[in-house]
This record gives sequence, structure tokens and C-alpha cells, in this order.
Amino acid sequence: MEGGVDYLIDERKKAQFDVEAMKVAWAGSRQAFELSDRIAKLVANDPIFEKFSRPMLGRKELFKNSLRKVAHAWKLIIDLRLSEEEAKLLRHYIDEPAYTDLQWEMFIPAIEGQGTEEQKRKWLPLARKMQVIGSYAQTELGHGSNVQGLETTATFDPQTDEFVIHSPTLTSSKWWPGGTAKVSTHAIVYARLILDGQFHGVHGFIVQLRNLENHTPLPGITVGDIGMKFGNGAYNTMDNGVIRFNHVHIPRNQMLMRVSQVTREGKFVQSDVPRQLLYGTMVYVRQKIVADASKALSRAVCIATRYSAVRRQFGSRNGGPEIQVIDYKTQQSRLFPLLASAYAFRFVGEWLKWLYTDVKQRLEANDFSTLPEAHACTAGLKSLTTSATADGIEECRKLCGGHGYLVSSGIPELFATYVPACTFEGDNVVMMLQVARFLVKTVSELGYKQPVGTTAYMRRVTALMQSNCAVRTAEEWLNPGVVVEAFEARSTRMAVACGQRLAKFENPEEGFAELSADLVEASLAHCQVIVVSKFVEKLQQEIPGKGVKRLLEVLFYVYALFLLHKHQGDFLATGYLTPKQASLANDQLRILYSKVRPNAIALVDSFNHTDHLLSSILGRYDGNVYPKLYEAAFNDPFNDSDIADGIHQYVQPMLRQELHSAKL
Ligand SMILES: CCCCCCCCCCC/C=C/C(=O)SCCNC(=O)CCNC(=O)[C@H](O)C(C)(C)COP(=O)(O)OP(=O)(O)OC[C@H]1O[C@@H](n2cnc3c(N)ncnc32)[C@H](O)[C@@H]1OP(=O)(O)O
Ligand SMILES: Cc1cc2nc3c(=O)[nH]c(=O)nc-3n(C[C@H](O)[C@H](O)[C@H](O)COP(=O)(O)OP(=O)(O)OC[C@H]3O[C@@H](n4cnc5c(N)ncnc54)[C@H](O)[C@@H]3O)c2cc1C
Repeated sequence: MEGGVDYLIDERKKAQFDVEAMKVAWAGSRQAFELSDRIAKLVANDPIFEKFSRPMLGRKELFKNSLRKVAHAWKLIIDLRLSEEEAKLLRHYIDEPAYTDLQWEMFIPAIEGQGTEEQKRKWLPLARKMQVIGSYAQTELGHGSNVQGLETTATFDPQTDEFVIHSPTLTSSKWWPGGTAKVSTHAIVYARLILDGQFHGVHGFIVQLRNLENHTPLPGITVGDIGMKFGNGAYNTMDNGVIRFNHVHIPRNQMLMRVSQVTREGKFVQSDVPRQLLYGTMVYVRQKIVADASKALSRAVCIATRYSAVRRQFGSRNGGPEIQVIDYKTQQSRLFPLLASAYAFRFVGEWLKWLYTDVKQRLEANDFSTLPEAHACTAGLKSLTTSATADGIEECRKLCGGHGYLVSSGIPELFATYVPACTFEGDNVVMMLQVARFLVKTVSELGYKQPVGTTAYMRRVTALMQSNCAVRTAEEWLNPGVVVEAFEARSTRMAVACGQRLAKFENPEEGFAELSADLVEASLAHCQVIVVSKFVEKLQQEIPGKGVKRLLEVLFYVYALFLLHKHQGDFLATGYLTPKQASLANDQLRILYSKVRPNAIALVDSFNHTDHLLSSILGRYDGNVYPKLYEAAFNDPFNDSDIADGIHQYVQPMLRQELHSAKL
């Protein structure tokens, strides 16, 4: 803290709950809290992990610096004997997209999920020791969302017992795989399997890209970087690559063969494992992305909340201080729902992790029954949480006024790094359409099949379609059962209405395409039911610490009633609510904001973000914003000299009316 002064001390004194206990509730357990706190401090205190200067670096310098950080981190992992969990936290706190994300979150999981026991025995130890570095090369220049449309071919050659990997067209060039352009030695390449001239679907193949001795690309492989991406630092620490294969031979045993096999004779064998397991890595990463959303949103909210308490604007009386902008109701109505969303996403992420672990165990035991539900949940929640987080970060920038636009606010880089999460691992609209397929199927089977899991509420379809909300006062909205029922009724009604309209089409696919915008809205409504219900389930657990549960209840109502207010068109159009009830919900929301207000700073302190992670002058823990902004401006290398390069050459001739004779 700057000179020991805490400019937010009075704000912190207002807290009505035990902040230390809330930190534990946010982390999930005391052990989780202590672990992440230790790793966060390890990173914050290590000068190699400095990141404030990142946006000022050119691409090559930025990339080299990122390689240095990864190497240093790996050395720490070995020297300090960090566990896999600690190593993951280390990567999170270093906060820099790098090839290791692909190694640990895609290459290794792909082999774990789609490889045979023999393949796992061979490749996993090498990958876990970083003796091979792998990436995930699925997307191509011409196709990303449509995986079945990929053009790269893997043709079996029975003479040599090899597959020949080839890029037959320009659009078949692999395009985007992270870590590939400059680093990875291997990639899981998704390609159309061709046996004896016959196409057998898209499969994953382990392809070596570079020579392990001198790192040069192997013969037949053309590889490079796809170019600068959005933002300056941001995702540009990652070497997203383009790869072109010219008849590259790989051994037959490098096709990932858990789902299907190719025999020595070149016969295709489809095992009992469903083909969808080929998409299993994406299910895993989507679940991780949901868990990550609350981390990103909480960072932006922490910055905007602290700055809103520091910033004063208008309303001075008798020469006294002006009003803190956090006290404006408009500021609260934009900021506090985001604060509540960060908590909501944290808890739904925790639940989704549990769901994924359960599905993974079942898959290992060849029980595939819960895979469709896991796919719909991960796809839908990935879409909901990343869209809301990306929009939320941008809202936080606006909440910080002009200073939010400065790189030193920490928000522009956070936004630029985060926003591709709406696209990668499945475009958010395409993902919601997957949920829609699942919902339509569930609704069409309601007459004879009991929905289970997250759609179980639709068992009460008759009641949810017929009964209406009974709320008569704003106070009556403070009932979790009433709130959840409203979300369930709206979702059921939207899904059933879509089902009824779809039934009028002769061709169901045509109907699906025609109604897709409505189906996306119905899917969002269903995903909101999941988030709201999981928040309630969290509140039903024991949550220790003075005032902690009460504050979380307040945040639950803020989250749910804000959504209700935002989507009141749906709630009214489906007939579950009256305009009066929607208006009472909004009245309650204002009361809730005043309950959040004294606790706002303590609630963002509970995220336990270090100043290093926030990398934000506006979000500093001590609130010492203005002197630090001023200092940072004059520390900018652009201010090294009063006379910038080019002034004498281009400005002075103009001032002197001598441009005609100047050398431009
Ligand atoms: C932010 C930091 C977090 C930390 C994590 C680290 C991050 C690492 C860095 C990430 C970098 C980014 C990497 C990438 O982007 S990799 C590329 C990702 N690509 C995609 O996501 C492509 C999206 N497209 C698809 O998933 C599919 O093609 C799509 C589902 C859209 C359509 O596929 P297809 O045409 O084959 O399928 P159908 O619609 O006909 O469905 C057939 C049936 O299969 C079911 N299905 C589909 N997907 C899955 C799945 N993943 N799991 C299980 N089941 C699935 C589908 O429901 C159909 O079922 P039914 O027949 O029963 O209806
Ligand atoms: C930063 C970043 C990192 C990435 N890393 C990797 C990686 O490591 N490995 C890898 O393989 N890939 C990677 N990708 C690629 C990523 O997975 C794809 O970009 C993503 O899946 C979206 O596919 P697309 O680009 O084909 O988009 P498109 O599908 O072309 O989307 C374009 C537009 O069309 C719409 N659209 C598409 N299909 C439909 C439909 N059926 N119905 C309605 N609307 C539709 C979309 O909503 C969108 O608005 C990365 C991408 C980014 C941005």
C-alpha cells in the first residue's frame, strides 16, 4: 500500500460481513483459498512476471518475453515441486495467453479423452514433462464452427502402414491453432479419414510439426503466424498459426483410436463409443471457460467498484466533497448486477466442474448416458457467461469514464484478451443453437419421457404453463422459490412455444433454421434457469462467517431480479408476470442496491485479487488513483523527451509556412 495510506479505509469499515470468510466462500474452501493466495503472491512478487509494460512492447519482443515467463514458470514448477493444480494456478496468475494453455488444456486432454491406453502410455508422460509441446489444430481457413466441413485429409496408405496428411485446398490450411506458429513440436490435427477412397468422418491425428533437435518445420509442413490480433498486448503473446500439409506421412498408430480404429489392413472399426466423444476436448475446455468467466468479470468489477468509490463528480454542498460516483443510482444499477453476476458465475462454474468430473468418470466406465446433458450445459453456459462477461468488462470501462479508456486502467487489455472467448471453443450463437436442439428434443418427448438433470423442472410442464406468479408486494420477491419458479415458467413457455411453432413446419430442419433467433432466446432463458438455480443451491449449503450468507442472498436477488427486469418482455409476453409484478421486482431491485452499497468495496476485496493481477491504477487496493495516474503518464516512454520524433521534420515546417520546401 502506498505509504501505508488506505484511501478506501472508510469504505472498508462499512462492511457488514466477514471479508475473510467471504474470501473462502468465493474460493470454494479454505484450502482452495490458501493455495490460490500463496500462488498469487508468488507471481506478484516475482519481477519476471511484471506485465504493466506489456501493451507497449512490439510483437517480437512481447512474444520473446512471454517465452521467458513460461520458461521461468516451468523452472519454478520443477524447483518448488508444484502440483498440477498449483501449476495451473501459476498460469492463471501469470495472466498471459501462451502455448502452455494449449499443451495443458487441449493437447493433453485430447489424448486423455480420445487416445487408446497404449497411446496415453506413450504420449502423456512426454507431454507432461514438456518433452513434446502440443497444440490443437482443428479450425481451418474455410471452416471453424462446422467441424464436419473440415477439408484436411488423412489418407491411409496400406503399403507403408501410414496416414498421409494433406491440405488439398487453400481453405483447408489450418488457421488459428494457438502455440503452433512458432513453438509446438506436435499438434492434434483434425482431418477427414479416407480409407480406400471412402470418407469415414473427421478424426484426430498426432502429427509432428518440428524437428526436436533444431526446431525447424519437418518436410512437407509450411507453418507461420496468422498475424496481429485485436489489442496491443492481449492475445498477441500467443502464436496462433497457419499450417499447410503437403503429403506428410505419419505412423498409423498416431490416429487417436479410442472412438474408432483403422486396422493394419486399412479396415474401419467403429467401437461402441459414440462418435461425439471426438468432440470431448471441447466439452472439457468449455467447462474451464465457464469457470474462468467469473475470474475475468470479477477483475473488471473490482476495478470499476474501487474507482467508483474514489471518483467524485458533482453535488458539492457548502464547499464539501462532491458525491462519490458509486452513490449514483444509475451507477449502482449498472455496476451491482455485474458484481452479482461475478458471484453467480463463480458458483455455476463450481457446479459445472462437478458435473464434468462426474461425466468424465462415467465416460471412463463407458457410460455415455449423461453426455448430451453435459454437452448442452457446457455449450450453453459457455455462451451465456462469456457473452455477459465480455459485455460486462466493456460496461466497467464505461463506468470508469474517460480514465477507463487508458491502458493503465487495466480494462482495455482485459477486454481484448477476454473477448475471443465469445468465439473460440464454439461461437456463442452456434453454441446456443446446440442447446436449442437439446431443448426441442426434450420438449418433443415430454409426453412420454421424464426430463432429467437441468431440464427436470419441465416435468411440471402443466403447472408451469398454467399457473401464474402470485407476488403482490416488492417484499414477496424476496423468496428463492418464487424467483426460480418465474424463471422456470418463462423458460418452459418459451421452449414449448418454439416446439409448437416448429411442429407446423413440414421439414423440421427448415423450421429450425427459420425460428433459430427465437430458439436462441429460449436457450438463453433455459441457461438462466441453471445459473439462478445453482445460486440457490449454493445458498442452501452451510456458509460460515458473520453476514456472509446474508450478503450472498442479497447478491442472488440482485442477479435474478436484474435479469428479470432486463428480460421483462419475455416474462410479460409469456403471460407468467403482470406489468405490476415486473414493476414490483424493479422496486425491490432498488432496495437491494442500497443493501449492496455499504458492502461494495468489501465484496470486491473478497475476490482477493492482487494489484499485480489487476494491473490497474484505477483498481489499486489502496485507492491512490490520481498521483499514480500522473506518475504513470510521465513514466510512459513517449514522454522521455519533450520533442517527439518527427516534430522538427513535419510540424515545424508547417508552423513556419515552409512545407513547400520541406522533405516529407
Ligand atoms: C479463457 C481461458 C479458459 C482456460 C482454458 C484454456 C483455453 C485454451 C485456449 C483455447 C483456444 C481455443 C481453441 C479452440 O477454439 S479449438 C476449436 C474449437 N472449435 C469449436 O468449438 C467448433 C464448434 N463446432 C462444434 O462443436 C460442432 O461442429 C457443432 C456441435 C457445432 C456441430 O457439429 P456436428 O455437425 O457434428 O453436429 P450436429 O449438430 O449434427 O450434432 C450431432 C450430435 O452430436 C452432439 N454433439 C455435438 N457436439 C457435441 C459435444 N461436444 N459433445 C457431445 N455431443 C455433441 C449433438 O448434440 C448431436 O446430438 P444428437 O444427434 O443427439 O442431436
Ligand atoms: C483467439 C482465438 C484462438 C483460437 N484458438 C484455436 C485453436 O487453438 N485451435 C483451433 O482449432 N481453433 C482455434 N480458434 C478458432 C475458433 O475455434 C473458431 O474461430 C470458432 O470455433 C468459430 O468458428 P469460425 O471462425 O468458423 O466462425 P464462423 O462459424 O464462420 O462464424 C461467423 C458467423 O457466422 C455465424 N454462424 C456460423 N454458423 C452458424 C449457424 N449454423 N447458424 C447461425 N449462425 C452461424 C456465427 O454466429 C458468426 O456470427 C481460435 C479462435 C480465436 C479467435
